[in-house]
Amino acid sequence: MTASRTDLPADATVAVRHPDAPAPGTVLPAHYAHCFGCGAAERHGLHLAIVAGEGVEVTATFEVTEHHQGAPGLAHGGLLASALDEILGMLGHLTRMSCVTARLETDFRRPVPVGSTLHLRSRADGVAGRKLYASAEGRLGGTDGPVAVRARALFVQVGLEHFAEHGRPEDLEAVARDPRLIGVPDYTVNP
Ligand SMILES: CCCCCCCCCCCCCCCC(=O)SCCNC(=O)CCNC(=O)[C@H](O)C(C)(C)COP(=O)(O)OP(=O)(O)OC[C@H]1O[C@@H](n2cnc3c(N)ncnc32)[C@H](O)[C@@H]1OP(=O)(O)O
Repeated sequence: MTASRTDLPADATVAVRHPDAPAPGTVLPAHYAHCFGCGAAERHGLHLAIVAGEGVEVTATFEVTEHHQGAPGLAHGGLLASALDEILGMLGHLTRMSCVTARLETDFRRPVPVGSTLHLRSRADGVAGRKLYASAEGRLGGTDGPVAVRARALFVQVGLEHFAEHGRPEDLEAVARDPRLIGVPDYTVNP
């Protein structure tokens, strides 16, 4: 079988939880108030409340509503991938790496009906230089329920300049006026 671009490379090391990472059980702050995945200020967002687990692992629950449909009464696959992307990206809170998604591979195993609760979990699988390898799953109805969606991802660590260079100026200016819009510590500057 051909190796996937999200397979752990031979030189990968175990991802380490930062000593200042929030304690297990802590609801992690949104990394950006207008983030579609976790931001409270984003009216149309998923509003995921993501909780730090043990090691480098986080969890969340996602209530699937009529606003998330792709087919009648069923969740849209791209939206489910967004929820997985978000919970994977939040692992950076625990490693203190500010990472962006470079690759996201998603398997859709079961349809997800409107009205269901997806129990999301992600974990870091390893680190190689700037690359963080991680995986996630969403289970229907409970933490032991059947797997409906699963993902493997590669995140790449970036500096603040990534956001400063590429972000829309008016949104960057809003952050400069109100730094509380960003909910992550300054770990890209002071790792
Ligand atoms: C002022 C405001 C502050 C705000 C503070 C907020 C902080 C907290 C933000 C958290 C946010 C999370 C939110 C949820 C997660 C998103 O949704 S993030 C948004 C979606 N993702 C993106 O927009 C990323 C777009 N892509 C890029 O910008 C660039 O391609 C990347 C990913 C930064 C990589 O570019 P690069 O830095 O030039 O690095 P590059 O040398 O190309 O690649 C580095 C390594 O990764 C490998 N690689 C890169 N892409 C791939 C790929 N697709 N497949 C396989 N390998 C790859 C390369 O082969 C290379 O490997 P090595 O040679 O080191 O072995």
